[in-house]
Amino acid sequence: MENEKMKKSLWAIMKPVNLHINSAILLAAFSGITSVIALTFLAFVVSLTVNTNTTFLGITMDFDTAFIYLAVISFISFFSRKYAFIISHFGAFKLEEILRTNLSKHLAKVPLGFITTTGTGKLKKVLLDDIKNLHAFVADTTPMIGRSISTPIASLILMLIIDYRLAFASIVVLILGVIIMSYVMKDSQVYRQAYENSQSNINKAVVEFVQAMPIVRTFDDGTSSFKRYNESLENYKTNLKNWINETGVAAKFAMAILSPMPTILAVSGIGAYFVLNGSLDLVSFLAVLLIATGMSDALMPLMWMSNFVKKSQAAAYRIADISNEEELYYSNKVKELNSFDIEFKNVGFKYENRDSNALENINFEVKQGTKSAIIGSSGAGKSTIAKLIPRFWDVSFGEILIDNQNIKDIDSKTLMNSVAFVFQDTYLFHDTIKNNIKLANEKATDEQVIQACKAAQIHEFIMTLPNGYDTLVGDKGSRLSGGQKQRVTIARAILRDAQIIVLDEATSYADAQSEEKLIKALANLMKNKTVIIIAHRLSTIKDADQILLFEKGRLLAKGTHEELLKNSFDYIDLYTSYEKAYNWDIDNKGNHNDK
Ligand SMILES: Nc1ncnc2c1ncn2[C@@H]1O[C@H](COP(=O)(O)OP(=O)(O)OP(=O)(O)O)[C@@H](O)[C@H]1O
Repeated sequence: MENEKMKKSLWAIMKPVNLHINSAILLAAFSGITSVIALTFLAFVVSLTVNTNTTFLGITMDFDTAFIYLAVISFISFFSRKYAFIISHFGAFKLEEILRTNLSKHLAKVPLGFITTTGTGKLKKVLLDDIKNLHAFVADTTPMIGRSISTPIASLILMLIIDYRLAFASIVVLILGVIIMSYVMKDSQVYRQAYENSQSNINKAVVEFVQAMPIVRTFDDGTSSFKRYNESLENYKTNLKNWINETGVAAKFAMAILSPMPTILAVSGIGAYFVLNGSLDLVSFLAVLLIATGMSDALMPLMWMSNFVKKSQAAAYRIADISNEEELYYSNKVKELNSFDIEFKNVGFKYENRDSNALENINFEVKQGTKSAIIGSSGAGKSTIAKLIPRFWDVSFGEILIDNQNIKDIDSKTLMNSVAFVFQDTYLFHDTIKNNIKLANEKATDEQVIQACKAAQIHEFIMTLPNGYDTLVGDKGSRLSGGQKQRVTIARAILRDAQIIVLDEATSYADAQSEEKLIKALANLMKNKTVIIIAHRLSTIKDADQILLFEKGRLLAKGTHEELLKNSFDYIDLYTSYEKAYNWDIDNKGNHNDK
């Protein structure tokens, strides 16, 4: 079933370049047929040098004419083969371009949650390696397919016409060769599979090792964390050794059997006998010998082609897997929002890979210009609520409304411009600080960028950098501290000036001084906006116009601090634990600024 799907994926993905592929296969097949005919003429020409009165298949020809035929047909065969490859290479480039463009466009439209869950490593592998694999398949393999099929068939037909006895002899040798080869190669298939699996594991282990390095190195000097990588490397070495040992002998043996040599031996031995007893003329003998040699030669690529086809099928399957991810649907009915009231109406949500719902029957409203604090224990569903607003995922049940419009009906640009999403996992491009901030608004002037940075409490720091705003931030912002990156992201959001701010207040990087800056930056970001904040600070919770208390995907209570203190035991419990943590924080930091 899986195999069937893989096959379908390969041909479906290559559909846009079907014309190239079919033309390449046909031209290569034609070149295969003409090369067999050329070999026949070669036999004719050679015989004419010995005996000028040679007649072959009832045809009489002088040497010059036969030679001209040989030259012209060889020429046609050579050029049709060459053009088959040119066409297949054009097709391969076209396919690569189409796939990259379509996949990139598609990725821009699938839910962002799909991208974060799939992981950039896997997406990168598909976009780069798998597409490259398909390129190689179309460019090199498709002409081979045409030639490897047409040459043996044409050879066989011609040999049967020339002398059926020799035709049978060479077929018997070939069939024996294929049977012995498949028997010998039987085990190597298992070793090859093991080798490929361990190769894929090693790739995963390397990526994991490098990505996890900053965290892993905080646990030890790298020795134990290196173990997983080392294990997969050892595994890879063992499998590679096994495969080479096994296939080394088997493949050489198989190649020897399928090489032209056994056919030449059989055909020349039997043919010589027929020539001596007068039942075969020299030109026919020579022609069959040449054709049979060419036939086994043409079969050789089929040996490795099946591996190549399987690899390409797997690549196509992974590409199809991503292409099949449903795109977010935007009806684009609503181009403009007049108010920024938000409403969750009977919202339920289930992650695809989970059995239970992450959110169940959630109902609340956030009025324009107010601040709602989301609180709850870990796994309560706070981030999920936040991510549903900019449509990282779409709700499974119910609807989310902004300005009384279902967010699915709001034009994507309008929604993006209306909602700024500020979370911990900040992404900075390997570019200047200025360009990283201007990502929020390409048209912003330098002055606007500076104002946003001042409001985000990061301007002073930027001015201490060697090139100020033109300093490169390093790969993924590696030259900035966590708190600085966070404030750059806030500057970005301030510059965007969206009316709705969805943010996670978490301050995992903050020391007392940078926390103070962060609080100021967030206050500036939230000024006069409609805010939904995953709150971690007591002051934020107390100051919120509305507190939304979540537990296990349900909204347990909503109201102001005072209201909830009066009528929600769950809130009192949680609030008490927050207060304890807060007092602990003050004891430990001594200079806490929270109110
Ligand atoms: N991408 C995902 N795929 C599958 N399940 C997920 C995914 N993200 C979150 N979940 C699950 O959904 C539930 C709610 O998670 P969510 O991240 O919204 O909780 P949270 O309240 O924000 O927790 P925390 O405070 O620890 O960040 C949890 O059970 C979590 O395991």
